[in-house]
Amino acid sequence: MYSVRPLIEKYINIEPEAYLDIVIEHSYDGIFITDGDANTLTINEAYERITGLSRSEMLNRNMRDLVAEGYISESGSLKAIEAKQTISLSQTFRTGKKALITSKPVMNETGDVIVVITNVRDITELTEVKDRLEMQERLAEKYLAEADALKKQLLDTSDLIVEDKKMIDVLYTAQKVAMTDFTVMITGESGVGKEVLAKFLHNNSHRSDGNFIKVNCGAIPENLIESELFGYEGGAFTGASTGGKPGLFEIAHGGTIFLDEIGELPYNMQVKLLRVLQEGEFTRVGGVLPKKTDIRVVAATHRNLEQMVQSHVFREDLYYRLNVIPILVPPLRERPEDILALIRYFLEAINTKYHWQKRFGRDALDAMHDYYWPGNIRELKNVVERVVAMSRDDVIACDDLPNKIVTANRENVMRYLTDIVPLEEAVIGVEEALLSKAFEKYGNVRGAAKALGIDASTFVRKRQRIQKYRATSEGEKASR
Ligand SMILES: Nc1ncnc2c1ncn2[C@@H]1O[C@H](COP(=O)(O)OP(=O)(O)OP(=O)(O)O)[C@@H](O)[C@H]1O
Repeated sequence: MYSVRPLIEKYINIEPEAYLDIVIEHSYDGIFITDGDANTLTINEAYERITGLSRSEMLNRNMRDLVAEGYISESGSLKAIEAKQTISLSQTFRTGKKALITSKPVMNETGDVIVVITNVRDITELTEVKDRLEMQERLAEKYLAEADALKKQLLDTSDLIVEDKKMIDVLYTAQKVAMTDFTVMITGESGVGKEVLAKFLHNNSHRSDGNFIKVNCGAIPENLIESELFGYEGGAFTGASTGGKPGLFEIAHGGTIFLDEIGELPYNMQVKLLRVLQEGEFTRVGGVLPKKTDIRVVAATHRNLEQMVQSHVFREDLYYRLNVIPILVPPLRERPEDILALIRYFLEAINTKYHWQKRFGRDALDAMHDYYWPGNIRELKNVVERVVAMSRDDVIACDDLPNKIVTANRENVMRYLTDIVPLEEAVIGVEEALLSKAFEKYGNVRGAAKALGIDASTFVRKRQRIQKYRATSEGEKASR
């Protein structure tokens, strides 16, 4: 047998027996040793900590008695002695801790068990993590099933086309809050479907029999906005009708009011809107008595309201009042599954209307799928309608598509090689093209990253960097 004695004598100035005690006593796992007849010989500190059983209770006792007296439910040592082989079992102790017990018998030359060494490993934390993981998996399964059911229901009952997981998530949230009266703030680029989502909220609410009133806050002239929203009393101003007129908040009573482009609401009107939200009442222009209104408010904007709050063009109190349930509708380019489904949907609608049988060829479909769609669904719908109407053949080819769609990706990458463009833009552009090509081909980050010779976290980091870069340069363009 291997002996540690020479090394102990060489390196440590203690007796080998003391060395053994130190090792046993300070082992992180519990150690428990019996003789061949299951009489307890040694217990370390970790064993006491894990099991809650003290040396005074356990030492110099026989395991059979300890089991009979209920100190422990079963004994690994006894089993190991009986089977003459290593036994593993899991046990929960009075401390509430769960442990993995491994009892190993040590035999002499004649095959008799002389001692049994038992290791006791605390697996409470491990078990908890495993339980948590299992619970998360069960939740994920439940969520997927609900999302599927939701999708089915949606496809059956509305004109909303939703295939992409990102958008299913959005609808899932929307459906959950639809039945409440919480104010919802929908954000997202222009043409992504914010209004469609607001209607979805209304149609799925208990207010669906009431009115859905859309107000485009950016389209009403500033001097008319108050009377449009809150109405006016007869003779309130020159030209006002004598009987007065109800405003949109009055008409929306019992229903939903959709405040589109809320970021365009003039500052002085913001405080009046805040009053409606806080107190559920408003006063007509020229009126004295406040009127109560029971409405659900859904607001939308493509602008960065937080930034507007910081630069004091949008009231902070109103922002928080509106932003109770924020829902971000992702741009079309981040919902690749939706692109194809929407193309099919818009195409089908025209084919049905005109009894045509047109369809997109593979290359044309690829080009549409790869395009950046800055105008989102509105632009996509427009392009499909135009292209289908204009194409001479039943199969729509790349030649039938607007030039910008066919050449956008290729031209951009070529431009980086032929023109002098800022290096950062060129690097981002080429990386973007490669990342999206690889992702499309492999359908997941891991596969795409592997094909590009980078690891998955680098892939994700690069993609985030590209998105940030695009968002910043879009923002700069918009503010120019
Ligand atoms: N999921 C969808 N399925 C089918 N059509 C959709 C979907 N989302 C949007 N659309 C259509 O796309 C067009 C633009 O949608 P919508 O007006 O809701 O966008 P928006 O984000 O409110 O735009 P804006 O910011 O300009 O107000 C509409 O014609 C709408 O019907």
